[in-house]
Amino acid sequence: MPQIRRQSGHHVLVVEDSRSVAGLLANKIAELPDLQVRVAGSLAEARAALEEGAEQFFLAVLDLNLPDAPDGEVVPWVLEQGIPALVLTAGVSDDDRDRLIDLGIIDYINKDNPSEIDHVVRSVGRIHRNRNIGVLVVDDSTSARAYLMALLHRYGYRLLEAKDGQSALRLLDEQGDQIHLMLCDQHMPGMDGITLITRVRQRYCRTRLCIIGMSNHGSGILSARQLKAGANDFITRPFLEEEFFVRVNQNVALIELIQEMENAANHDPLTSLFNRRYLADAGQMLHEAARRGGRGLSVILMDLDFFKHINDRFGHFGGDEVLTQVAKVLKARARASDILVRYGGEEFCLVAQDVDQKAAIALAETLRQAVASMEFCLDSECVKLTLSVGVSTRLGSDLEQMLHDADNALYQAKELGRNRVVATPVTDS
Ligand SMILES: Nc1nc2c(ncn2[C@@H]2O[C@H](COP(=O)(O)OP(=O)(O)OP(=O)(O)O)[C@@H](O)[C@H]2O)c(=O)[nH]1
Repeated sequence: MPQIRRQSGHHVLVVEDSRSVAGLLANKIAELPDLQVRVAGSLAEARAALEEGAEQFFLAVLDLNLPDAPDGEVVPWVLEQGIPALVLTAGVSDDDRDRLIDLGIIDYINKDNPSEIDHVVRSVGRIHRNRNIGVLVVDDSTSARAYLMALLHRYGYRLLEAKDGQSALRLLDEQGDQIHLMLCDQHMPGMDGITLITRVRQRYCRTRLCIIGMSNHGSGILSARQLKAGANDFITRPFLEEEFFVRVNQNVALIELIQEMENAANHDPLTSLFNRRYLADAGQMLHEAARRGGRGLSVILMDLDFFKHINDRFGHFGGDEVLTQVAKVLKARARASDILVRYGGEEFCLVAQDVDQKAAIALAETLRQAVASMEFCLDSECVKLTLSVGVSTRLGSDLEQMLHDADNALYQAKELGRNRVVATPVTDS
Protein backbone atom coordinates (compact mmCIF):
# COMPACT_ATOMS: atom_id res chain seq x y z
CA MET A 1 0.00 0.00 0.00
CA PRO A 2 1.39 3.49 -0.82
CA GLN A 3 2.87 5.50 2.03
CA ILE A 4 0.71 8.48 3.05
CA ARG A 5 2.86 11.41 4.10
CA ARG A 6 2.23 13.55 7.25
CA GLN A 7 -0.11 16.29 6.06
CA SER A 8 0.68 19.93 6.59
CA GLY A 9 -0.89 21.65 3.56
CA HIS A 10 -4.24 23.39 3.46
CA HIS A 11 -5.30 22.64 -0.14
CA VAL A 12 -7.84 20.09 -1.32
CA LEU A 13 -7.51 18.67 -4.83
CA VAL A 14 -10.92 17.98 -6.40
CA VAL A 15 -10.65 15.81 -9.52
CA GLU A 16 -14.08 15.64 -11.15
CA ASP A 17 -15.11 16.04 -14.79
CA SER A 18 -18.70 17.08 -14.06
CA ARG A 19 -18.49 20.87 -13.82
CA SER A 20 -21.64 21.12 -11.72
CA VAL A 21 -20.47 18.56 -9.11
CA ALA A 22 -16.95 20.04 -9.05
CA GLY A 23 -18.29 23.59 -8.70
CA LEU A 24 -20.69 22.64 -5.92
CA LEU A 25 -17.96 20.81 -4.02
CA ALA A 26 -15.38 23.53 -4.50
CA ASN A 27 -17.76 26.25 -3.28
CA LYS A 28 -18.80 24.35 -0.19
CA ILE A 29 -15.26 23.28 0.72
CA ALA A 30 -13.99 26.83 0.25
CA GLU A 31 -16.47 27.96 2.92
CA LEU A 32 -14.61 25.88 5.53
CA PRO A 33 -12.07 27.85 7.56
CA ASP A 34 -8.46 27.99 6.30
CA LEU A 35 -9.06 25.75 3.28
CA GLN A 36 -8.33 26.26 -0.39
CA VAL A 37 -9.53 24.19 -3.31
CA ARG A 38 -7.93 23.29 -6.64
CA VAL A 39 -10.21 21.71 -9.24
CA ALA A 40 -9.00 19.40 -12.04
CA GLY A 41 -11.32 17.98 -14.70
CA SER A 42 -9.09 15.09 -15.77
CA LEU A 43 -6.09 13.00 -14.77
CA ALA A 44 -3.87 15.21 -16.94
CA GLU A 45 -5.07 18.35 -15.13
CA ALA A 46 -4.53 16.63 -11.78
CA ARG A 47 -0.93 15.83 -12.80
CA ALA A 48 -0.41 19.46 -13.78
CA ALA A 49 -1.82 20.65 -10.44
CA LEU A 50 0.57 18.43 -8.52
CA GLU A 51 3.57 19.62 -10.49
CA GLU A 52 3.33 22.81 -8.43
CA GLY A 53 4.07 20.73 -5.32
CA ALA A 54 2.15 17.78 -3.88
CA GLU A 55 2.90 18.86 -0.27
CA GLN A 56 0.37 21.69 -0.37
CA PHE A 57 -2.47 19.15 -0.75
CA PHE A 58 -3.59 17.39 2.42
CA LEU A 59 -6.45 15.58 0.69
CA ALA A 60 -7.87 14.69 -2.71
CA VAL A 61 -11.52 14.13 -3.63
CA LEU A 62 -11.52 11.90 -6.71
CA ASP A 63 -14.05 10.92 -9.33
CA LEU A 64 -13.58 7.32 -10.48
CA ASN A 65 -14.61 7.96 -14.03
CA LEU A 66 -12.59 10.59 -15.89
CA PRO A 67 -12.32 11.18 -19.65
CA ASP A 68 -8.64 10.17 -19.69
CA ALA A 69 -8.87 7.68 -16.80
CA PRO A 70 -12.17 5.78 -17.03
CA ASP A 71 -11.30 2.94 -14.62
CA GLY A 72 -10.33 4.86 -11.51
CA GLU A 73 -6.64 5.12 -12.52
CA VAL A 74 -6.48 8.48 -10.74
CA VAL A 75 -6.91 6.79 -7.34
CA PRO A 76 -3.67 4.76 -7.14
CA TRP A 77 -1.80 7.59 -8.82
CA VAL A 78 -2.88 10.19 -6.19
CA LEU A 79 -2.21 7.75 -3.33
CA GLU A 80 1.29 7.17 -4.73
CA GLN A 81 1.90 10.91 -4.36
CA GLY A 82 1.32 10.47 -0.59
CA ILE A 83 -2.06 12.24 -0.62
CA PRO A 84 -5.03 10.63 1.19
CA ALA A 85 -8.14 10.28 -0.95
CA LEU A 86 -11.92 10.34 -0.71
CA VAL A 87 -13.54 8.72 -3.74
CA LEU A 88 -16.74 9.85 -5.46
CA THR A 89 -18.67 7.03 -7.07
CA ALA A 90 -21.94 6.65 -8.93
CA GLY A 91 -23.11 3.47 -7.18
CA VAL A 92 -20.51 0.96 -6.12
CA SER A 93 -20.52 -2.85 -6.18
CA ASP A 94 -19.12 -4.87 -3.28
CA ASP A 95 -16.13 -5.83 -5.45
CA ASP A 96 -15.40 -2.19 -6.34
CA ARG A 97 -15.71 -1.26 -2.69
CA ASP A 98 -13.24 -3.95 -1.61
CA ARG A 99 -10.82 -2.91 -4.35
CA LEU A 100 -10.94 0.75 -3.28
CA ILE A 101 -10.54 -0.02 0.42
CA ASP A 102 -7.60 -2.32 -0.40
CA LEU A 103 -5.95 0.53 -2.29
CA GLY A 104 -5.96 2.52 0.97
CA ILE A 105 -8.57 5.23 0.35
CA ILE A 106 -10.19 6.93 3.33
CA ASP A 107 -13.80 6.56 2.22
CA TYR A 108 -16.06 6.35 -0.82
CA ILE A 109 -19.17 8.45 -1.31
CA ASN A 110 -22.09 8.16 -3.71
CA LYS A 111 -22.18 11.45 -5.59
CA ASP A 112 -25.64 10.79 -7.08
CA ASN A 113 -27.19 11.58 -3.74
CA PRO A 114 -27.05 15.38 -3.15
CA SER A 115 -26.95 14.95 0.64
CA GLU A 116 -23.76 12.93 0.21
CA ILE A 117 -22.03 16.04 -1.14
CA ASP A 118 -22.49 17.54 2.34
CA HIS A 119 -21.03 14.33 3.73
CA VAL A 120 -17.91 14.87 1.57
CA VAL A 121 -17.61 18.46 2.81
CA ARG A 122 -18.01 17.38 6.46
CA SER A 123 -15.33 14.70 5.94
CA VAL A 124 -12.94 17.24 4.39
CA GLY A 125 -13.39 19.54 7.40
CA ARG A 126 -12.96 16.60 9.80
CA ILE A 127 -9.72 15.45 8.15
CA HIS A 128 -8.32 18.99 8.09
CA ARG A 129 -9.02 19.46 11.82
CA ASN A 130 -7.58 16.03 12.67
CA ARG A 131 -4.04 17.43 12.49
CA ASN A 132 -4.86 19.12 15.80
CA ILE A 133 -6.30 15.99 17.39
CA GLY A 134 -3.84 13.81 19.30
CA VAL A 135 -4.57 10.09 19.43
CA LEU A 136 -2.75 7.70 21.77
CA VAL A 137 -2.74 4.06 20.64
CA VAL A 138 -2.07 1.61 23.49
CA ASP A 139 -1.44 -1.99 22.46
CA ASP A 140 1.32 -4.44 23.41
CA SER A 141 1.30 -6.06 19.96
CA THR A 142 3.67 -4.22 17.62
CA SER A 143 1.80 -5.33 14.52
CA ALA A 144 -1.65 -4.45 15.91
CA ARG A 145 -0.34 -1.06 16.97
CA ALA A 146 1.24 -0.44 13.55
CA TYR A 147 -2.03 -1.37 11.82
CA LEU A 148 -4.10 1.03 13.95
CA MET A 149 -1.53 3.79 13.53
CA ALA A 150 -1.54 3.35 9.74
CA LEU A 151 -5.33 3.64 9.63
CA LEU A 152 -5.36 6.73 11.83
CA HIS A 153 -2.49 8.26 9.89
CA ARG A 154 -4.59 8.03 6.75
CA TYR A 155 -7.16 10.24 8.47
CA GLY A 156 -4.53 12.82 9.40
CA TYR A 157 -4.57 12.39 13.20
CA ARG A 158 -1.54 13.34 15.29
CA LEU A 159 -0.31 10.04 16.70
CA LEU A 160 1.35 8.73 19.83
CA GLU A 161 1.86 5.10 20.76
CA ALA A 162 2.44 3.12 23.95
CA LYS A 163 3.17 -0.58 24.33
CA ASP A 164 1.68 -0.87 27.83
CA GLY A 165 -0.42 0.89 30.43
CA GLN A 166 2.54 2.41 32.34
CA SER A 167 3.97 4.01 29.19
CA ALA A 168 0.50 5.31 28.32
CA LEU A 169 0.13 6.95 31.75
CA ARG A 170 3.60 8.47 31.39
CA LEU A 171 2.70 9.94 27.98
CA LEU A 172 -0.52 11.35 29.44
CA ASP A 173 1.52 12.93 32.25
CA GLU A 174 3.88 14.55 29.77
CA GLN A 175 1.57 15.45 26.91
CA GLY A 176 -1.97 15.02 28.27
CA ASP A 177 -3.09 18.42 27.00
CA GLN A 178 -2.30 17.28 23.43
CA ILE A 179 -4.15 13.96 23.64
CA HIS A 180 -7.86 13.90 22.86
CA LEU A 181 -8.48 10.24 22.18
CA MET A 182 -7.01 7.01 23.55
CA LEU A 183 -7.48 3.65 21.83
CA CYS A 184 -6.79 0.90 24.29
CA ASP A 185 -6.32 -2.84 23.96
CA GLN A 186 -7.64 -5.06 26.77
CA HIS A 187 -5.03 -7.81 27.13
CA MET A 188 -1.65 -6.25 27.92
CA PRO A 189 1.10 -7.39 30.29
CA GLY A 190 1.45 -5.44 33.54
CA MET A 191 -1.77 -3.48 33.36
CA ASP A 192 -4.89 -4.56 31.47
CA GLY A 193 -7.11 -2.19 29.51
CA ILE A 194 -9.84 -1.94 32.16
CA THR A 195 -7.30 -0.95 34.87
CA LEU A 196 -5.72 1.59 32.53
CA ILE A 197 -9.12 3.08 31.64
CA THR A 198 -10.04 3.30 35.35
CA ARG A 199 -6.77 5.09 36.16
CA VAL A 200 -7.06 7.51 33.24
CA ARG A 201 -10.63 8.34 34.23
CA GLN A 202 -9.44 9.46 37.67
CA ARG A 203 -7.78 12.35 35.89
CA TYR A 204 -9.68 12.97 32.68
CA CYS A 205 -13.45 13.14 32.31
CA ARG A 206 -15.30 11.61 29.33
CA THR A 207 -15.83 14.99 27.70
CA ARG A 208 -12.15 15.93 27.82
CA LEU A 209 -10.47 12.69 26.78
CA CYS A 210 -12.33 10.12 24.74
CA ILE A 211 -11.42 6.46 25.28
CA ILE A 212 -12.27 3.68 22.86
CA GLY A 213 -11.68 0.22 24.28
CA MET A 214 -10.81 -2.65 21.97
CA SER A 215 -11.80 -6.23 22.63
CA ASN A 216 -11.70 -9.38 20.57
CA HIS A 217 -14.70 -10.96 18.94
CA GLY A 218 -16.61 -13.21 21.34
CA SER A 219 -15.63 -11.35 24.52
CA GLY A 220 -18.77 -9.23 24.85
CA ILE A 221 -18.52 -9.02 28.62
CA LEU A 222 -15.16 -7.26 28.26
CA SER A 223 -16.62 -4.45 26.20
CA ALA A 224 -19.34 -4.00 28.81
CA ARG A 225 -16.69 -3.83 31.55
CA GLN A 226 -14.57 -1.36 29.54
CA LEU A 227 -17.60 0.90 29.13
CA LYS A 228 -18.38 0.65 32.86
CA ALA A 229 -14.75 1.52 33.67
CA GLY A 230 -15.13 4.75 31.69
CA ALA A 231 -14.63 4.03 27.98
CA ASN A 232 -16.78 6.19 25.71
CA ASP A 233 -17.07 3.41 23.14
CA PHE A 234 -15.57 0.09 22.14
CA ILE A 235 -14.59 -1.64 18.93
CA THR A 236 -14.65 -5.39 18.51
CA ARG A 237 -11.76 -6.95 16.57
CA PRO A 238 -11.56 -7.82 13.76
CA PHE A 239 -13.42 -4.77 12.47
CA LEU A 240 -14.33 -3.27 9.15
CA GLU A 241 -12.17 -0.21 8.46
CA GLU A 242 -15.29 1.75 7.62
CA GLU A 243 -16.80 1.02 11.03
CA PHE A 244 -13.52 1.92 12.72
CA PHE A 245 -13.39 5.32 11.04
CA VAL A 246 -17.02 6.10 11.69
CA ARG A 247 -16.65 5.30 15.40
CA VAL A 248 -13.37 7.18 15.82
CA ASN A 249 -14.63 10.23 13.91
CA GLN A 250 -17.98 10.33 15.67
CA ASN A 251 -16.35 10.19 19.08
CA VAL A 252 -13.88 12.92 18.18
CA ALA A 253 -16.69 15.07 16.73
CA LEU A 254 -18.69 14.64 19.92
CA ILE A 255 -15.78 15.76 22.10
CA GLU A 256 -15.26 18.78 19.84
CA LEU A 257 -18.92 19.67 20.05
CA ILE A 258 -18.95 19.44 23.84
CA GLN A 259 -15.81 21.56 24.04
CA GLU A 260 -17.37 24.16 21.73
CA MET A 261 -20.48 24.23 23.92
CA GLU A 262 -18.39 24.56 27.08
CA ASN A 263 -16.45 27.35 25.47
CA ALA A 264 -19.61 29.19 24.51
CA ALA A 265 -21.07 28.69 27.99
CA ASN A 266 -17.96 30.12 29.68
CA HIS A 267 -17.27 33.15 27.49
CA ASP A 268 -18.83 36.53 26.89
CA PRO A 269 -19.72 36.69 23.18
CA LEU A 270 -18.95 40.41 22.80
CA THR A 271 -15.45 40.59 24.30
CA SER A 272 -14.49 36.87 24.28
CA LEU A 273 -13.43 37.27 27.92
CA PHE A 274 -14.60 34.69 30.46
CA ASN A 275 -18.07 35.31 31.84
CA ARG A 276 -19.49 35.40 35.34
CA ARG A 277 -20.58 31.77 35.19
CA TYR A 278 -16.97 30.69 34.61
CA LEU A 279 -15.78 32.97 37.41
CA ALA A 280 -18.15 31.31 39.87
CA ASP A 281 -16.60 27.87 39.22
CA ALA A 282 -12.95 28.55 38.37
CA GLY A 283 -12.61 31.52 40.75
CA GLN A 284 -14.02 29.52 43.65
CA MET A 285 -11.50 26.74 42.90
CA LEU A 286 -8.67 29.30 43.04
CA HIS A 287 -10.08 30.56 46.33
CA GLU A 288 -10.12 27.05 47.81
CA ALA A 289 -6.54 26.42 46.59
CA ALA A 290 -5.43 29.74 48.11
CA ARG A 291 -7.04 28.86 51.47
CA ARG A 292 -5.53 25.34 51.50
CA GLY A 293 -2.05 26.47 50.44
CA GLY A 294 -1.94 29.71 52.47
CA ARG A 295 -1.43 31.59 49.20
CA GLY A 296 -2.46 35.08 48.21
CA LEU A 297 -5.48 35.83 46.04
CA SER A 298 -6.70 39.18 44.74
CA VAL A 299 -9.97 40.30 43.27
CA ILE A 300 -9.86 43.47 41.17
CA LEU A 301 -13.28 44.83 40.18
CA MET A 302 -13.34 47.54 37.50
CA ASP A 303 -16.15 49.74 36.25
CA LEU A 304 -15.92 52.23 33.39
CA ASP A 305 -16.86 55.74 34.47
CA PHE A 306 -19.85 57.47 32.89
CA PHE A 307 -20.12 54.82 30.22
CA LYS A 308 -23.69 55.90 29.57
CA HIS A 309 -22.25 59.02 27.90
CA ILE A 310 -20.41 56.82 25.37
CA ASN A 311 -23.63 55.10 24.38
CA ASP A 312 -25.46 58.42 24.25
CA ARG A 313 -22.79 59.81 21.96
CA PHE A 314 -21.90 56.87 19.73
CA GLY A 315 -24.95 54.64 20.02
CA HIS A 316 -25.03 51.13 21.45
CA PHE A 317 -22.87 49.61 18.68
CA GLY A 318 -20.22 52.27 19.26
CA GLY A 319 -20.40 51.46 22.98
CA ASP A 320 -19.91 47.77 22.14
CA GLU A 321 -16.81 48.59 20.13
CA VAL A 322 -15.36 50.55 23.05
CA LEU A 323 -16.06 47.65 25.44
CA THR A 324 -14.24 45.27 23.06
CA GLN A 325 -11.21 47.57 22.92
CA VAL A 326 -11.11 47.95 26.70
CA ALA A 327 -11.27 44.14 27.07
CA LYS A 328 -8.25 43.79 24.74
CA VAL A 329 -6.24 46.33 26.72
CA LEU A 330 -7.02 44.59 30.03
CA LYS A 331 -6.27 41.17 28.57
CA ALA A 332 -2.89 42.33 27.30
CA ARG A 333 -1.93 43.18 30.88
CA ALA A 334 -3.30 40.02 32.56
CA ARG A 335 -1.14 36.94 33.17
CA ALA A 336 -2.13 33.60 31.62
CA SER A 337 -2.99 32.28 35.11
CA ASP A 338 -5.33 35.21 35.90
CA ILE A 339 -9.06 34.95 35.37
CA LEU A 340 -10.27 38.02 33.50
CA VAL A 341 -14.02 38.28 33.27
CA ARG A 342 -16.62 40.58 31.80
CA TYR A 343 -18.49 40.88 35.05
CA GLY A 344 -21.44 42.97 33.89
CA GLY A 345 -22.31 45.54 31.21
CA GLU A 346 -19.34 47.86 31.64
CA GLU A 347 -17.77 46.04 34.57
CA PHE A 348 -14.73 43.76 34.45
CA CYS A 349 -13.16 41.55 37.11
CA LEU A 350 -9.67 40.12 37.38
CA VAL A 351 -8.81 37.35 39.86
CA ALA A 352 -5.06 36.91 40.34
CA GLN A 353 -3.27 34.17 42.28
CA ASP A 354 -0.22 34.67 44.50
CA VAL A 355 -0.60 38.43 44.55
CA ASP A 356 -0.46 40.32 47.87
CA GLN A 357 -2.22 43.60 48.50
CA LYS A 358 0.68 45.80 47.48
CA ALA A 359 1.11 43.99 44.16
CA ALA A 360 -2.68 43.89 43.61
CA ILE A 361 -2.96 47.66 44.06
CA ALA A 362 -0.02 48.16 41.68
CA LEU A 363 -1.68 45.90 39.10
CA ALA A 364 -5.02 47.71 39.50
CA GLU A 365 -3.22 51.00 39.03
CA THR A 366 -1.59 49.70 35.83
CA LEU A 367 -4.99 48.67 34.47
CA ARG A 368 -6.54 52.02 35.41
CA GLN A 369 -3.76 53.93 33.69
CA ALA A 370 -3.87 51.71 30.62
CA VAL A 371 -7.54 52.53 30.06
CA ALA A 372 -7.04 56.22 30.93
CA SER A 373 -4.32 56.50 28.27
CA MET A 374 -6.52 55.05 25.52
CA GLU A 375 -8.30 57.19 23.01
CA PHE A 376 -11.46 55.83 21.42
CA CYS A 377 -12.17 57.19 17.98
CA LEU A 378 -15.51 56.51 16.37
CA ASP A 379 -17.08 58.35 13.46
CA SER A 380 -13.99 60.61 13.36
CA GLU A 381 -14.71 61.75 16.92
CA CYS A 382 -12.30 60.77 19.72
CA VAL A 383 -13.02 60.43 23.44
CA LYS A 384 -11.18 59.26 26.53
CA LEU A 385 -12.49 57.04 29.29
CA THR A 386 -11.59 56.33 32.89
CA LEU A 387 -11.92 53.33 35.17
CA SER A 388 -12.82 53.08 38.86
CA VAL A 389 -11.34 50.06 40.59
CA GLY A 390 -12.02 48.16 43.82
CA VAL A 391 -9.43 45.72 45.17
CA SER A 392 -9.91 42.95 47.71
CA THR A 393 -7.12 40.73 49.03
CA ARG A 394 -8.79 39.57 52.24
CA LEU A 395 -9.54 35.89 51.61
CA GLY A 396 -12.71 35.72 53.74
CA SER A 397 -14.88 32.63 53.61
CA ASP A 398 -15.29 32.31 49.85
CA LEU A 399 -14.90 34.08 46.52
CA GLU A 400 -18.37 35.57 46.84
CA GLN A 401 -17.22 37.42 49.95
CA MET A 402 -14.10 38.73 48.17
CA LEU A 403 -16.28 39.98 45.31
CA HIS A 404 -18.55 41.67 47.85
CA ASP A 405 -15.55 43.39 49.46
CA ALA A 406 -14.17 44.46 46.09
CA ASP A 407 -17.59 45.84 45.17
CA ASN A 408 -17.66 47.94 48.37
CA ALA A 409 -14.20 49.29 47.50
CA LEU A 410 -15.35 50.06 43.97
CA TYR A 411 -18.35 51.93 45.35
CA GLN A 412 -15.98 54.04 47.44
CA ALA A 413 -13.81 54.73 44.37
CA LYS A 414 -16.89 56.06 42.58
CA GLU A 415 -17.93 58.11 45.63
CA LEU A 416 -14.47 59.63 45.95
CA GLY A 417 -14.65 61.04 42.43
CA ARG A 418 -13.97 58.02 40.10
CA ASN A 419 -10.80 57.27 38.06
CA ARG A 420 -9.03 55.79 41.11
CA VAL A 421 -8.16 52.55 42.91
CA VAL A 422 -9.50 51.77 46.39
CA ALA A 423 -8.50 48.64 48.33
CA THR A 424 -10.32 47.00 51.25
CA PRO A 425 -8.47 46.60 54.56
CA VAL A 426 -6.24 43.53 54.37
CA THR A 427 -6.93 41.88 57.77
CA ASP A 428 -8.61 38.50 57.44
CA SER A 429 -11.34 37.32 59.84
N1 LIG B 1 -22.93 49.45 24.37
C1 LIG B 1 -23.18 48.74 25.48
N2 LIG B 1 -23.55 49.40 26.58
C2 LIG B 1 -23.79 48.70 27.69
C3 LIG B 1 -23.67 47.29 27.71
N3 LIG B 1 -23.98 46.88 28.97
C4 LIG B 1 -24.27 47.99 29.69
N4 LIG B 1 -24.15 49.09 28.92
C5 LIG B 1 -24.41 50.50 29.25
O1 LIG B 1 -23.57 50.93 30.28
C6 LIG B 1 -24.19 52.07 30.90
C7 LIG B 1 -24.02 51.96 32.38
O2 LIG B 1 -24.60 53.08 32.93
P1 LIG B 1 -24.56 53.40 34.47
O3 LIG B 1 -24.81 52.17 35.26
O4 LIG B 1 -25.52 54.56 34.70
O5 LIG B 1 -23.11 53.82 34.76
P2 LIG B 1 -22.13 54.83 34.10
O6 LIG B 1 -22.79 55.69 33.07
O7 LIG B 1 -20.95 54.04 33.60
O8 LIG B 1 -21.72 55.72 35.30
P3 LIG B 1 -20.88 55.34 36.58
O9 LIG B 1 -20.72 53.85 36.62
O10 LIG B 1 -21.68 55.83 37.72
O11 LIG B 1 -19.58 56.03 36.45
C8 LIG B 1 -25.67 52.04 30.47
O12 LIG B 1 -25.90 53.08 29.56
C9 LIG B 1 -25.81 50.70 29.78
O13 LIG B 1 -26.75 50.73 28.72
C10 LIG B 1 -23.29 46.62 26.52
O14 LIG B 1 -23.17 45.39 26.44
N5 LIG B 1 -23.04 47.38 25.42
